[in-house]
Amino acid sequence: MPPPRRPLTASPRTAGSGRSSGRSSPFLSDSEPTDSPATMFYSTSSRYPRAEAENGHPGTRAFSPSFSYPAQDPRDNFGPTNPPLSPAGKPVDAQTAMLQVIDEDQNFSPQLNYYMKHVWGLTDHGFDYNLVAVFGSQSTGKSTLLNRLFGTDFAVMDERARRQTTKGIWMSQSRDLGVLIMDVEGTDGRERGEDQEFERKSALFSMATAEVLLVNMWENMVGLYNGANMGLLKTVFEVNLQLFHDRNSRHGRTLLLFVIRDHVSKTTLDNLAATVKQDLDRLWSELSKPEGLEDSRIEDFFDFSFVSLPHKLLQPDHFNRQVDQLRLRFTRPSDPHYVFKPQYHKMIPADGFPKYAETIWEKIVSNRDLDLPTQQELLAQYRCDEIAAAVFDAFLEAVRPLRPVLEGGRLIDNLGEQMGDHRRTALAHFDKNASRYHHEVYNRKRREHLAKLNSELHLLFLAQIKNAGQRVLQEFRSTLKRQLGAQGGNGSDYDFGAVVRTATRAALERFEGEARALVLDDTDWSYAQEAEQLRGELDVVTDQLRGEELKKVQRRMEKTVRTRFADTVPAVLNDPKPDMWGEVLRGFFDTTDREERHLRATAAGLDLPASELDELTLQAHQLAWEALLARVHEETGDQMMLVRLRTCLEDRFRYDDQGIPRVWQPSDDIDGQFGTAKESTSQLIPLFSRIDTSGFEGELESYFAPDFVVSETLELLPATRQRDLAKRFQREADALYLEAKRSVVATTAQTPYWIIVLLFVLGWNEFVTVVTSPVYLILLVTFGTAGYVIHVLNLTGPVQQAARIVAASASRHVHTLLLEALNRTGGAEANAVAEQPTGRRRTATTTTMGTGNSGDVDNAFELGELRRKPSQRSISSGSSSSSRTSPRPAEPRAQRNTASPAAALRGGGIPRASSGYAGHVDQPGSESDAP
Ligand SMILES: Nc1nc2c(ncn2[C@@H]2O[C@H](COP(=O)(O)OP(=O)(O)OP(=O)(O)O)[C@@H](O)[C@H]2O)c(=O)[nH]1
Repeated sequence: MPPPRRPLTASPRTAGSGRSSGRSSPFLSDSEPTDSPATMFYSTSSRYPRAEAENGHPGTRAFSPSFSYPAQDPRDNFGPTNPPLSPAGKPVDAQTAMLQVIDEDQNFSPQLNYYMKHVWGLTDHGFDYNLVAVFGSQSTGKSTLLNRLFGTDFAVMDERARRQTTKGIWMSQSRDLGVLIMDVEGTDGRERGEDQEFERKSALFSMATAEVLLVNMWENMVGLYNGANMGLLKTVFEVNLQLFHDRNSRHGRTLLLFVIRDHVSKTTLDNLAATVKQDLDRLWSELSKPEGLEDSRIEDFFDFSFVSLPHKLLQPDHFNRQVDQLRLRFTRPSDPHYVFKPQYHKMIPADGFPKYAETIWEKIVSNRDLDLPTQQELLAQYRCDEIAAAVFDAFLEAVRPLRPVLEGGRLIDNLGEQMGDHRRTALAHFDKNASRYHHEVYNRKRREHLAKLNSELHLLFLAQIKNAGQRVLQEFRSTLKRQLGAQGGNGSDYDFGAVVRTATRAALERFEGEARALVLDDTDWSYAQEAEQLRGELDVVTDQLRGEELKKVQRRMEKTVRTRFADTVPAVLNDPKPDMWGEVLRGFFDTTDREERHLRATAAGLDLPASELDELTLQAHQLAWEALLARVHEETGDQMMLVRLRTCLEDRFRYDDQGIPRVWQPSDDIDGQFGTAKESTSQLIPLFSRIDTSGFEGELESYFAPDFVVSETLELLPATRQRDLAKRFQREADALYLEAKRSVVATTAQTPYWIIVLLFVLGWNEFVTVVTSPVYLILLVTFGTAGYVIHVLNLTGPVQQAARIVAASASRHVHTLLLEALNRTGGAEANAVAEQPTGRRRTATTTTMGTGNSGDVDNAFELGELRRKPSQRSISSGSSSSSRTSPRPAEPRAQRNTASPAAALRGGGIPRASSGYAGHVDQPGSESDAP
């Protein structure tokens, strides 16, 4: 977890500079910040007008309130080092640029971080930098030595003024060495007087940060308590014990390099060093040590090194050579006196040094316990959090483009690798900068950082596997459809279960392969739940496809059943028998059972559970039954039933038992035959009115689902429809009856018997004459033969027709001749005839129709029309002939209407003549009806 962020309010000390790090430090001082704004810190009352004028060092420049300091951004650590610019943006010499880290008023410079990063370019150096601090009495040539030794440009005292030059602590970088030099304000200065507070604080600060302490002293001060900086050294030892409690600390040692200046006496350096060392031991022994360190030795914390330099003014060349020799101790690691040994390094990474130094100084100023290990740990936490936050921001920026792709439902190729790369990069950056800090803290923060990265990547992981699941599902659906289609597609000739199992296994393997490739190391990411969800969705798709397959099977079965019923049902119903429905039902069961076997065989390949298969079978039964019902209803429609009844009636009335068409003779019992045929035919209506399931009740009951009440589907013809059908059948039957009667009339046009007897009596003489006369006999034989031939060839009708036409034509011709004769013989009579031609013609016609052959011709035409259109004839002749026949009494008709259809049919009996033509039928022997 990143440290809680402090509100971005500038501290009083940095407010004047117009910048703030904006980040809280867990080891920042919890005391009130010192009231020393930067404007005061960088006061224009600098004491270095020369240096400022000559070198333009920022530390010697007046602070510009308008300066905007770039916010400290750890991400800059990843980028190239900026060119060395002063905070004002002017180029500076990185080696000679100085910074007053702590001013004479004990304020810490907020610009240390900027100098480290942008001027000295050390931020990325990690531990690859060194820090040397120089201690000593005021005006003992410290700055002179540093400038000569490291190429720095610290201010040197003006001999004419002879006053303190170095105030506070200044910092610069050695030329070409990557070493930071701290020029500490000299001790024993008259400006501070007895106030040794700053001396102690600067000693603490130097001990907490520097690897090497240069202790500058004149040779002639060796052996003197005050002159040899013994007071200063006593302070150094005390604060060392305060800072480093662990004598065995790997990085708690410090090198004290004594530089004995103006070594002009004969006393050897060794003797001088021994003297100094004795004084130091004595100092150490007199110190009151903290608990646990009572028996500690000075060597447990310090290493000592001594060097002497000649008089700079008296022996300048020798001085310079010795300084050059001394320089090797700082520049040449192979030098036996090389000073920058690892055990002296305070192990503060360069990028964390500004924060560390600032915090240390704040602790010192506020007189609080300065536990360096704790401070280092806190610094590590702060810096690790800061580094992690910066790295995480960069990481988010890198992975941000991935999100819209995934949110759009698309898949990202090699996302696992990409995520791994992003995570590796982020960890590498974190490791590079944070691994230098306190190891435990670093490891802990690394774990936190890793968890945070993983958490962010997990969102991508989830989105990707969700999209992968959807894609796999789509492909599964299309693959399955394609394979099922390729293998048949009619739901019967392939193993659906095998196809589905193969496709399901492939889909799950693909999903798991995709998901597995996404799982990063060191994560507990799981896709089991998503895999399970996908499995469920695959099952849903499978069920859908299975349902479609089942529908195919059902449709096929339905089609087969319908086709079969379309053949069998009409065949049975068109030959109605008492066991007609039994035959239909047997056909139904046979067909359905056969289809059920096929259905079960197909369903076995669909991996259908037994319960679902049973349910499906019942549905199939119901579908088959409904197909049967549809066919039966179609067959029992009104028109079909009328046709069927008429056909049955015709079969029974017009054909005899051998199936030979009847030719009705007058002697035949037409009425009886008709009544019997109609009676038996009318019995069909109740037979067709309901499907008779006798003998099949139990079988039918178990054949369908319990909620399907088959008995409610059996009725075909409700009572009203039966009555209506009976009426319509009655009319059909009447027409048939009348047609039969007409055929009898046509075949019974013969001479009455009394006429034959009369002709025989009156024509006996003629008969004898003919028989006895050869001529007549020949004529008789001739005409007899012709008549026989006409009879044999059944040409009686045409001959009669021709004879009638000839007779009619002759008659009209005779009439015309007679009228012409009359017109010629009587003018008045003719005029009278001319005045009433219509009436006369009507009279003549009426007379002719009543007595002559022309009336027979008209009747013949009328009969022909009646034969062709019996129904039209019956309907059209009804009104016109009602005057000629007795209408049927209304009461019996009404009674027929209220009776049952069968009774109506039975009660209707033989149709009575209701037309003029029917009147002829009732009196076939009357003369007026004779053809
Ligand atoms: N006798 C002698 N004088 C020196 C030597 N080095 C420098 N000086 C002179 O000593 C004076 C003080 O020199 P600084 O370098 O300013 O001494 P300092 O210790 O830095 O002075 P503060 O910073 O004020 O403490 C100058 O006048 C130097 O010329 C030396 O080796 N021997």
